[in-house]
Amino acid sequence: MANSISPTVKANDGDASGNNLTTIASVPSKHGALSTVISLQLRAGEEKDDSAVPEVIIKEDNQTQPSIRPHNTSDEETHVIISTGSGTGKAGIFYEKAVKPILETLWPEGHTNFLTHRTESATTIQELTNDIFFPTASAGISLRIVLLTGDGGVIDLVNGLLAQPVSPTYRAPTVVLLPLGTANALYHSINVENARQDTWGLKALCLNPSDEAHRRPLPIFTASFSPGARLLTNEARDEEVLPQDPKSGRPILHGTVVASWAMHASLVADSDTAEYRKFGIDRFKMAAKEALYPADGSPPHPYRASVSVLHGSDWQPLPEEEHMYVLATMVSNLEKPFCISPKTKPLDGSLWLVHFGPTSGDEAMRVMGLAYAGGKHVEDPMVRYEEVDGLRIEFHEDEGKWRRVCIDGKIVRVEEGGWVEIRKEERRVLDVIVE
Ligand SMILES: Nc1ncnc2c1ncn2[C@@H]1O[C@H](COP(=O)(O)OP(=O)(O)OP(=O)(O)O)[C@@H](O)[C@H]1O
Repeated sequence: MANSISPTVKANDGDASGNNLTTIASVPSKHGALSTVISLQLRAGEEKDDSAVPEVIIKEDNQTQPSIRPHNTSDEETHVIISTGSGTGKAGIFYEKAVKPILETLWPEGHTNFLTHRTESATTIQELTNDIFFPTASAGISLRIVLLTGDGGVIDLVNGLLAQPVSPTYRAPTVVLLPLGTANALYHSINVENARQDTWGLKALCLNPSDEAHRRPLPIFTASFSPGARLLTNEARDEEVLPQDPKSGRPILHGTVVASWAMHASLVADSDTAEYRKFGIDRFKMAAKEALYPADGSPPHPYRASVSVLHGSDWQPLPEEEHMYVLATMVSNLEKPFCISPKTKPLDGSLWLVHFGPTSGDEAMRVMGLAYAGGKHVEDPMVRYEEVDGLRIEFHEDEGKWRRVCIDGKIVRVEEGGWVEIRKEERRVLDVIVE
């Protein structure tokens, strides 16, 4: 009930110097003017630079009617998570320069009760979820979590919330996604239709989380593995046991973005090092080149497995026993310009398979390059693109590096002769605030 009127947005006003100005909200002024207007400004020339953080401009205004009327206190218990290890490490600055002034303007008194957490390790979000978020949501308390992370923050939250049996009083927390990771697939896929006026999720921050019109359930899938599967951590130097499904006892991991094996999983795994991370989003392309053009001049590896897809309750085997690209996704865009599944609509809960068999490095580059042209790869005769209800891979590889599976950026190595099965998850654990 905090905000009673939907915001009106004057997008991309621009000013005399060519700077790009987007108004995201206006609230009743506390200083005698008609309203206080919150805008984002990108300097001229920075619109196409995804790493350029917009400046938040807060101004008194006598011409603009308030678009929202926040209560003095927020009705939700609000937590802000600043993931210091995400992307190129901008979450802290983004919080200070953009998020904090907006929260102070919207809730001049209430914001002092908001709890801010800075990640100190790769397990901080899991610990917060176990210790605070799950018990609070289970008690039926409204919870808003503002995430300054990449996709990894969401997967940690989802896995933590699904780790324990849900109580009848469970109330799905709402999450505000602020894209501070590298690829930010979920954020870009949710906002694919308003990409021209990118607000870094700050418009969603101003919306009322208890207004059903602005919250959507987050679609989730579950990956179940054969017993020897292990999560690779610390640049694959360590391995960890996965959480277990309480019913089947199988290792499981939940995701919201992508489950993949073969070329996609290998390049995500190979590029997840501190050295590669310095290159931001380019790390994926760099690792792809290394995988597709091995130094000894040999062709790219043909990945061996039996792959089946689920339609309704029928598993249908694919005819090929060798593969290059095997990927199931619940989002349209794996990066802002990389449209992996053009038929996926934001948060529609569909799961799509993208598949092709062994080919040369040049052909693989050509086909995946078409994904940067609005998803045209799915029209290529080489590519199998179909909606599925599940995906199962039974691995026939001797070497562990060819048995690496990617679940939303996390890497799981399956044992020799092992398997992975992906299915849509029905439970509603988290809602996303959408603009
Ligand atoms: N202080 C920290 N020390 C160690 N690890 C951290 C710390 N803060 C965050 N991490 C870890 O860094 C990773 C960041 O993942 P996240 O997905 O948020 O960003 P990203 O990988 O850059 O973006 P994307 O997944 O969108 O490409 C997570 O695994 C998280 O647990």
